[in-house]
Amino acid sequence: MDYLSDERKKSDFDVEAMKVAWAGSIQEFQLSDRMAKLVANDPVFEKFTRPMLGRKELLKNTLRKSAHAWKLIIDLRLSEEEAKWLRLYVDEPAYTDLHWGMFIPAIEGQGTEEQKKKWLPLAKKMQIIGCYAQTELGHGSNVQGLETTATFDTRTDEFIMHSPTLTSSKWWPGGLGKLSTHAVVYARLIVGGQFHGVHGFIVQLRSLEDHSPLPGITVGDIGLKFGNGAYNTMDNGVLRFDHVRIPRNQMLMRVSQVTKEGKIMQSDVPRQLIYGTMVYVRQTIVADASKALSRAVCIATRYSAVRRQFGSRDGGPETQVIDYKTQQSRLFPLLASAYAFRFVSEWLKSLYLDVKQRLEANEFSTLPEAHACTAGLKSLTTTATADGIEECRKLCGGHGYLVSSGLPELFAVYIPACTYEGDNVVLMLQVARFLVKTVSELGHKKPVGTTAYMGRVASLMQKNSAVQTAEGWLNPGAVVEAFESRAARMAVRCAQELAKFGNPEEGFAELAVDLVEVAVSHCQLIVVTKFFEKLQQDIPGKGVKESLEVLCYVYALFLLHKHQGDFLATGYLTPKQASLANAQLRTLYSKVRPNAIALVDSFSYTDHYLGSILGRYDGNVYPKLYEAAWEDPLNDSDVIDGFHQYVQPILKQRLHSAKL
Ligand SMILES: CCCCCCCCCCCCCCCCCCCC(=O)SCCNC(=O)CCNC(=O)[C@H](O)C(C)(C)COP(=O)(O)OP(=O)(O)OC[C@H]1O[C@@H](n2cnc3c(N)ncnc32)[C@H](O)[C@@H]1OP(=O)(O)O
Ligand SMILES: Cc1cc2nc3c(=O)[nH]c(=O)nc-3n(C[C@H](O)[C@H](O)[C@H](O)COP(=O)(O)OP(=O)(O)OC[C@H]3O[C@@H](n4cnc5c(N)ncnc54)[C@H](O)[C@@H]3O)c2cc1C
Repeated sequence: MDYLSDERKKSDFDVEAMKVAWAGSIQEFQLSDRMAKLVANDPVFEKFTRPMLGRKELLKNTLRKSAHAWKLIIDLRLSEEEAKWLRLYVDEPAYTDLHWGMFIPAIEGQGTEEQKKKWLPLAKKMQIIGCYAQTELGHGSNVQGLETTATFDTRTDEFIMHSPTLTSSKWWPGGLGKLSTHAVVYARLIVGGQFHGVHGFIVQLRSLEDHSPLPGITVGDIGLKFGNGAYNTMDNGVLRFDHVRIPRNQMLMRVSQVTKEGKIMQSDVPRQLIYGTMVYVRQTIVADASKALSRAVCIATRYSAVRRQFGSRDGGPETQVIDYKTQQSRLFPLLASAYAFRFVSEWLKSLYLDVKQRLEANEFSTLPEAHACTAGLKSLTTTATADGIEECRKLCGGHGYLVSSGLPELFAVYIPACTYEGDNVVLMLQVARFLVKTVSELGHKKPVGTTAYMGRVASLMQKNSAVQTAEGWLNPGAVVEAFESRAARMAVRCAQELAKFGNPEEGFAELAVDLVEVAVSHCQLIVVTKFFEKLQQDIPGKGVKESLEVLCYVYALFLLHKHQGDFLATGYLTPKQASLANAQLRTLYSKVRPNAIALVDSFSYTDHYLGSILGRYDGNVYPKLYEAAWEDPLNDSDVIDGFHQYVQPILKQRLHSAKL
């Protein structure tokens, strides 16, 4: 029985076509769909018992799933794209993520041709397992502050890897704790007693025979992390070197080379390329944000249509909680954000692929913008997603707190995304630096790409919003101009404040809070713009484009409402115009309402991937919640272990004293 069938009948767009729009193309949809079903129908990938497992069982279970996934990849000859979808739907962080997601890309991006030829075939056949060992106990954000040393010894043509202090211990790398045989280790290069910056080195950590740590290496897991199950399927590790020697050719030498004689040769490649793997991963994290948020929103939307509270008339049914305006005002902006993040990630991927191609041809001019966009959008989307998952939990009331809702585990596994691959505030400060530089160069350099609007700063500073009615906000030009003006005015105002400081670094530190707000406003502008640009494309299917248009306005006007202080303070909007935007937002929520279930069905998630009783496709929530409670191990017996030992004596004592 489909308890949501009436809801599904209300929608006015073609869901199958929306699934394609969400996936990006029919090919991508079919590929994703095939992998989702493959995983959902395979008992090895069962995940409901995960939160009940102890750490050792949990990790072993992950190893079993990873081995099974690898077997499927080989046996079914899956392409790299198919393998990525498979990994997504298996839905369990594993050491293989860092091997494929960071170790291999680090060698691809920073290795010489010779190094790639030697290491990539071994890694791609998984004959070695690698991780990305950058962060230390004492430093994560400040990469230049890393303390591990790689000292060149001209006599033996080797580097000596060493951990000189406790705080230099590598700390956090995923896959390092128990599984990696190798790592790309980031360390201070020392040649002839001089420090030459931080570089990557391929270091073997464990024996390929018996997996024991090699001499001079101390390695282990850093311990249990937030939440049951969740990220504890990953062996984040600690690593120390005691004068471990590696051959000279294991330094990744695309950026700088060290010769046999101990000379440092700089290539034309900028030093920042050493950070290139992070640019790649940040881009993938933006795509993952839309997946995590859409998953939470799918659960909260379906449950909000099933759940009823208050409002019964003459004994009739109570009101579905999705019909409360307050519920809509919390849920629908998240639904719109999931779509917005999906489309901005699509754009970011194309920007990244373009930069990658240029880098391969030694053309580096677009790297700063790629860095600013990946850093800023990673920060913006992961913050909104982490907050959004928690909001979805609250939108599901008490039942959202049950593990069987799927939301606690999703939250626990997701929140480190705000920290890993760059703390979100630190990353926004990078965007701010980029914007301040752009503003300072306006007189002699035409801004391009996502900062092109800064080239129109004079007019953006003068012109105020012309919107006169609520309908007036349904105009891409009016909305984009509002976001451009806000970002440009905030940037210019900050630049003026910065100019008052004699020392720019001192000014940057003092104004950091305002600078982060500027960076956020710039990143929101990118997301809004890319959503409107997506709508310019041919999007087939009855009502699909129209529904996306509604979501685009919901996303933009929700932000405008939330940050109306900025829009008003910069003088671009009047209070009346801000309140017209809010009135329009209410109308838009009414347009989303009949399509809400169809819009989350369009994510095409299987019940296996959602992992949620509240989010079941058929809406059969209460019987399944009731059934699941009886499956809890506590309900194996009526009288629990420990009762006779610890509780009964107390009860007896009370009975005894009652008699007295
Ligand atoms: C068969 C197939 C199977 C397929 C399976 C597929 C599986 C794939 C799975 C993929 C999923 C991957 C899952 C990942 C899970 C997450 C794991 C998390 C891993 C980590 O966390 S790794 C560690 C990350 N660490 C950080 O992010 C540290 C943050 N800090 C920094 O980035 C920098 O240090 C900082 C803060 C940016 C720099 O500070 P500062 O010291 O001021 O800077 P510098 O002096 O060093 O440089 C300034 C200069 O450089 C520019 N810059 C900075 N960063 C970059 C960059 N990344 N790119 C380009 N340029 C950069 C900066 O703008 C400055 O430029 P100027 O022109 O102003 O000088
Ligand atoms: C689950 C998980 C997996 C990880 N996997 C890996 C991995 O595989 N490989 C790896 O190398 N690392 C990994 N990391 C480490 C991760 O990259 C770092 O934790 C991250 O970069 C943040 O650095 P930090 O811990 O030094 O934070 P800190 O920089 O110490 O942050 C602490 C606080 O200080 C603030 N702060 C720091 N600097 C500034 C500044 N300049 N201005 C203003 N505020 C500032 C931050 O905003 C934050 O509030 C992982 C971390 C986690 C949680």
